Order: sequence, then C-alpha cells, then structure tokens
Amino acid sequence: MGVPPVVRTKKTRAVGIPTIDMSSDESVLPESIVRACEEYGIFKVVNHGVSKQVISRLEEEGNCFFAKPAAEKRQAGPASPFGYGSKNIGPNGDIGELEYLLLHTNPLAISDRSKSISNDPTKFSCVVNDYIEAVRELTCEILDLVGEGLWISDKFSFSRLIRDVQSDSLLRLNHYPPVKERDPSFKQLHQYPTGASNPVGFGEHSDPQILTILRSNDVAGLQISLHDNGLWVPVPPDPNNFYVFVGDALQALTNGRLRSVRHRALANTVKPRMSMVYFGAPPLNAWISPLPELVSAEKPNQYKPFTWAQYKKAAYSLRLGDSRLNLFKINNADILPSSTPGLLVLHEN
Ligand SMILES: C=C1C[C@]23C[C@@]1(O)CC[C@H]2[C@@]12CC[C@H](O)[C@@](C)(C(=O)O1)[C@H]2[C@@H]3C(=O)O
Ligand SMILES: O=C(O)CCC(=O)C(=O)O
Ligand SMILES: [Fe+2]
Repeated sequence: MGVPPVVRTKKTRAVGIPTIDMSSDESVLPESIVRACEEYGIFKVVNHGVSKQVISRLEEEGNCFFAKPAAEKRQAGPASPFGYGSKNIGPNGDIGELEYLLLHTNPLAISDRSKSISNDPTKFSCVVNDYIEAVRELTCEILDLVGEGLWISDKFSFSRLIRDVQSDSLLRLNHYPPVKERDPSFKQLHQYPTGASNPVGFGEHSDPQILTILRSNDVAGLQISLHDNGLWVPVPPDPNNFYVFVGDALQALTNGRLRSVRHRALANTVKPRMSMVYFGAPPLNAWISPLPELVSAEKPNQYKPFTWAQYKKAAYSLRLGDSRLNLFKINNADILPSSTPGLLVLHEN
C-alpha cells in the first residue's frame, strides 16, 4: 500500500520545535538554548529534573477543582486578576472556551486563596508550593544558561529577578472542557479562528513575563505562530516534559535578540485539556531595559526602560492579542537625527 497524500485543510504547518536535553554536555547547552530562543522563542525541555510526583499531584488538585459544581468553583472567583475565571480572560472583553485558576506564587497569597479553592487548603497549598519551587529552579537554571550563551558578564542577571522574594511570578491552571458541535448554529456562537476547525480556547498572544514553563495533559490544542504569516504550528502535547516560552520582558532585556513567541490554544472537541503554566516574572519595581552587553552601534537600544509595574499596567489596559512591547519600542530612525545634531543620515534606496 502506498503512502496516502498529505491533505492540508487547515492553515497549520509541521515544524520541528527544538528539544533541549538538560542532561546534555554543559559545553553545548548555552548555545543550543540561545539558538532555540532566537529562532523559535519556544523549545521543549526534557530531563528537566522536576519529579513526576510533583507534576501529578498538581494535576490531581486541578482535576479535583475543575470537577466541582460551577457554584462552588465560583466561590474562588471572579478572577480580578487572581482566582477562578470562566470564559472571560482579562478585563477587556476577551473570551475563550476555558475556565482557569490564576494564582500569585507568593506563599502567603497561595495559602489565603486555597481556602476558597480546596476542601483541604493545607494540602492544596503544599502541592502548589512544591510545584512552583521545582519549576522556579528549572526556570532559573535555563536563564543562567541563556546568560552564559549570550556572554552576559553576570550570567545570573535574569534568574536573580525570578529568585527575588518580591518576584511577581504567577501560576495558572487552564481547563478546556471538550466543546461539542451540537447544532448548526454552534459555529455562530463560538469563536473559530479563520481556517481552524476547533474554537478558540485561549486566544493568540505573547506572554508578558520573562520565561513561561508550560505542561499539559496528553490533549492537543497549543499552537505557535512563527512569522506572523497566518500559519499556525501545532505543538504536540507531552505530559512528561515542559515547553519553555520566551516572554516579552526577556525580549526587551535582550534588546530583541530573543523573541517572545505568539501562541494560542484551541479547544478540543472530544477530550478535556488541562495546562499548568508558570510565568517567571520580576518584582514590580524592577527596571527592564536591554542589558549593556546586547547594545552596540550596530544594534542600538530597541526599548525604552520600563518597570515591571508599568509593563503590567500597559498589558492590563490592552486586549489579549495586542502587542504590548510596541508601546516601549524606540524608533531609532526617528531619534538619531534629532539627538545627534549635525549628523547627516543617508537613506539607501
Ligand atoms: C487580556 C489580558 C489577560 C492577561 C492580561 C491581559 O490584559 C493581557 C495579557 C494577558 C496575559 C497572557 C499571559 C498570562 O496568561 C496572563 C496571566 C498574563 O500575565 O498576561 C494573562 C493576563 C490575565 O489573564 O490576567
Ligand atoms: O493552555 C495552553 O496551552 C496555553 C495557555 C497560555 O498561553 C497562557 O495561559 O498564557
Ligand atoms: Fe500564554
């Protein structure tokens, strides 16, 4: 029997997302990670050192919470921005086929929030804190390798922001119940991206933070957009490993050398999907501006300095799919002539 022809009905494309093996030789890791972050803004990490038990215990807590009756879940909401949310994402009218729990990673905030989430809040807090501790370690290990790969004189510059006790890092559990096409009017009631056969679970966006560490169950749905060309690349689910995303803050800190990747999640029509997402962020008062090692005459400063609080304020004033980093972009072509009087700028045609 011959191989059947590949028929593409959706605007998706098969692309090999890079895999980074954390047990590889240290002499190759920094360069491989930097290359993946430059070319894709996402990679899969294997041999990551986070124990199966830490992951499965959080998954169990998530399943247990999302299986509760709607009225009980609502007691942990509305998400503003923390707590339980259903369908509404953020304050500006974005909606998706999902429900979620958004938590600040501060242990006191977790202990407080656990009371409205679980019948055993002490256990819930413990499980969440263990998961956060493990993925924070992985995040910092990756960021130190990024620092090394970029030849930053202080390779801990990135991870220090995440390790800070005031870090504004978050944990999000997303639950996408299966969306069944019940009647012909279904497609009019739900948002279907152009060319996609499944409705939007979590709409297209980039993550604002430094680094995102995502783990999902074995159900597909996550997609990335690499070149803003309308093509969406499916990210195959892998419950034993993590996907790592470059966030906007890391793009700014590296003067645009590492790219934050646009992604979205589509709902599944058959199986429920759950993702557990850690967002590594700086403290609110930390300044984000390109590191000096990444600024040169050939690559002048691309971003105005901003505090993380200013960036969050901007993010929360915009829609999910808006580009927030553009607000802080320096137009070097505009700046050069006025800030350097007497300099003649020649434009090539
Ligand atoms: C629509 C929004 C939800 C969001 C805040 C925002 O105004 C724009 C960014 C969104 C996002 C995407 C990544 C994370 O899931 C998130 C927690 C974040 O930091 O930025 C969400 C915000 C949210 O859901 O509160
Ligand atoms: O659920 C997913 O796979 C994506 C979720 C996501 O992008 C987010 O929570 O920011
Ligand atoms: Fe995201």
